[in-house]
Amino acid sequence: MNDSLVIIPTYNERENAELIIRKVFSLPKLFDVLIIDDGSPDGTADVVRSLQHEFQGRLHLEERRGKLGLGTAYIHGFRWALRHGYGYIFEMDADFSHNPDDLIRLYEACAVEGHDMAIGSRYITGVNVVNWPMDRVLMSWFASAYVRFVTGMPIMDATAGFKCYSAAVLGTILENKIRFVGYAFQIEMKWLAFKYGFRIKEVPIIFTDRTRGASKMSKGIFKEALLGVVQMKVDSWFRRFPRRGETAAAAAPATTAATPARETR
Ligand SMILES: Nc1nc2c(ncn2[C@@H]2O[C@H](COP(=O)(O)OP(=O)(O)O[C@H]3O[C@H](CO)[C@@H](O)[C@H](O)[C@@H]3O)[C@@H](O)[C@H]2O)c(=O)[nH]1
Repeated sequence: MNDSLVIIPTYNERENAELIIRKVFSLPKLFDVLIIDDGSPDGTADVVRSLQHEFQGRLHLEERRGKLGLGTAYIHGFRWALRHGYGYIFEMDADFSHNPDDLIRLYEACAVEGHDMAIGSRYITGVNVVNWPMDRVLMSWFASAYVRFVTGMPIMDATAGFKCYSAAVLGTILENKIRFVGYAFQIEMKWLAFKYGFRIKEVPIIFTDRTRGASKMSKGIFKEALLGVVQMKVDSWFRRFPRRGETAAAAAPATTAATPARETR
């Protein structure tokens, strides 16, 4: 077993599954892989199963009965990772919009530089998105600006889905009930890490739209985020977050003071 686990949620990713798995296993650093498949009708899980013998002990598959949402898929994967003792846990899409080579940069930001969470960020150095339609780029960029405005959290890519967490961050965050089931869960995870005072780094990446399969983005996902972010902020007024390294009993009152965007701690 390696110290690092890459969690890849899949829904109808048959065309990408084998390619992305082989790519991760070809990297110079060793990563294990956990696929969380939501009963993909295209048989994605069959593809993964057919590779498990070749990558015995390194390629894991968790299957759920239906499409239950990106957020809950990751939560399922995080709990699995913590039970199995991984030190660094990654989120990555199956479709190569996140370049697997960047896993190593995210790992180094945490394991070498000592950050608690590293975010593969499209907006920390301009707008680094390739081949997305303009309306999708604008929606994504304004979504991050909206989150910064409502919450005061100084993160340029609030909806980013390419991340490395230390096990300590996940252990702490998952003591909370995660409210979002869709992509907005990405915002909530960063928000909680920020409120607990974990050290967050945005690592610049280039996000390239998929060439195989289709996005699962929907209006429902958008709506969940729109009001949910306000609710998330309001809820935080009524609770106290222990700071990183403190026990709940010794906790000082929470602060929302903004810190520089590149490294929030
Ligand atoms: N298990 C599971 N996987 C899912 C589900 N919905 C989506 N996925 C998987 O989650 C990954 C991302 O889904 P896409 O549909 O490819 O996302 P996108 O539109 O390219 O969205 C990207 O941008 C979002 C907004 O910035 C990001 O929040 C998101 O993570 C992603 O990077 C893919 O591997 C996809 O198969 C689900 O309900 N269940």
